[in-house]
Amino acid sequence: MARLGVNIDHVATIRQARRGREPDPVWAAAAAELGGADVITLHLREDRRHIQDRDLRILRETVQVKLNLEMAATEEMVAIALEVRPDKATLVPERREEITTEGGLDIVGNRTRIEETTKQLREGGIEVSHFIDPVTEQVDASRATGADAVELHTGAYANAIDSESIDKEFRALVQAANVARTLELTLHLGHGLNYVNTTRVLAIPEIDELNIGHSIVSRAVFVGMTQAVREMKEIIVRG
Ligand SMILES: CC(=O)[C@@H](O)[C@H](O)COP(=O)(O)O
Ligand SMILES: NCC(=O)COP(=O)(O)O
Repeated sequence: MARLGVNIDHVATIRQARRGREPDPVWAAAAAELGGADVITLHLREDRRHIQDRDLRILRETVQVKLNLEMAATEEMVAIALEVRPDKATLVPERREEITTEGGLDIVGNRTRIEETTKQLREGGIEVSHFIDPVTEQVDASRATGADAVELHTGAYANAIDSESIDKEFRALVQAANVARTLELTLHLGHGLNYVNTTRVLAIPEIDELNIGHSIVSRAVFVGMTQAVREMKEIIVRG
């Protein structure tokens, strides 16, 4: 059964709306764990639009499950990761102007930098995942640059409107997952998954982890974080 990584970024988005102290992502992580989160995921962006350095440092001390740091492949973020030592690091692309992560990391076009970053993190005892589009060439390049895992970007599938497009994007995920499995990469999926579109994704064999954030935080606004996570876990358990 797939593990559930709960991304708490957007708890911090609400806090940053007033640049205040609440809601605290540290509280959110504990509540998510009480609901059954297997991993706590957070994205320390270069522009610090939501998660702050303080959040990461405290969460390293308080999180009882695995801690997954999403980060750009930059010297600044590598230094922070090697100091804080999350259990996992997921290399993601960043563009200041983006509203949210738009596409996967282009491993093929940035092999040297990604390989070096991946090596540095792994030598620091951190498991490395690459957040990539569900494209065979990117999966191959992730394996070739030393990744332990790939996280297939499910945004195109999640944002598809008509059934034909949804089916097309789903097939791309299935194909990329098959390549990842053949290359013995640990398989994660994430971005835009919610309480409606997750069930179909679970039909993909041997998914190790789903990373879900915005939808869980959105539901938590109404039912609380523990209950929102519990409801997503129930979906995963039902399969
Ligand atoms: C990589 C990914 O899809 C998300 O986990 C990422 O965190 C999105 O960035 P925002 O959280 O800033 O939307
Ligand atoms: N890497 C995907 C993630 O952590 C959560 O993405 P989203 O559910 O907030 O879109």
